[in-house]
Amino acid sequence: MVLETPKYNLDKYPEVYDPREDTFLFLDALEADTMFLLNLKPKIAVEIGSGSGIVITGLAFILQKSCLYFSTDINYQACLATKNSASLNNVSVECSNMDLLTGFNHNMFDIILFNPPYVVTDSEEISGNGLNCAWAGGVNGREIIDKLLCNISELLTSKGVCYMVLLKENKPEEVVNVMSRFNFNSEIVLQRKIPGEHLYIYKFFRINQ
Ligand SMILES: C[S@@+](CC[C@H](N)C(=O)[O-])C[C@H]1O[C@@H](n2cnc3c(N)ncnc32)[C@H](O)[C@@H]1O
Repeated sequence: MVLETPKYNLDKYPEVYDPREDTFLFLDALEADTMFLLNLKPKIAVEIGSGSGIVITGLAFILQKSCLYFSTDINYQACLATKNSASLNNVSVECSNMDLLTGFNHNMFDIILFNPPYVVTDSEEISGNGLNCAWAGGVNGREIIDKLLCNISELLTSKGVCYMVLLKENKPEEVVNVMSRFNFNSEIVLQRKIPGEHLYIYKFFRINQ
């Protein structure tokens, strides 16, 4: 299927991450993986750090009403922007203002999407809950990513998969190793070089699935 870019409007949400190459690569990866996503028959999907909300909305374009859609963001304005995008595109997304997925039950999600703050920065730059949270990733750009990795297995259902944006500087091969310790296989769904960044969309799925 051809995945249309969902409508969005951030005029009222100046502190929210404006979709850019990483966001559009993520949408392209979901489009490329449409058959896999449909065959998975997911019941509950979530996007962590939904920002404008166009990625979870794009997933809803693919899976339609067969699935429930949640999102979280540490930035309250992003939660409002996500609700607004969902409404502009006539889809339903429940958005919660929280850190990662800390408020959710175990083994709940068939799909987790995450375009994390991945830029290599000093650890001190990860502070507050405004626009800097959208990009500041601390050491190796991995501080927020690493907080999630050890919980992915507990959050996903037995058939669950996680899609994640990673940058070359994030040392994706180390992330792949960590996930293999939790019995996950990894696949690069798409990658793209843009000026100054080599971006990947990784998919993590359980080895026995
Ligand atoms: C790179 S932006 C991606 C935004 C959007 N998903 C996209 O693809 O355009 C990262 C998003 O993660 C959010 N974020 C950062 N740290 C977070 C955390 N600990 N928990 C939840 N959301 C977080 C930011 O506020 C921001 O909206």
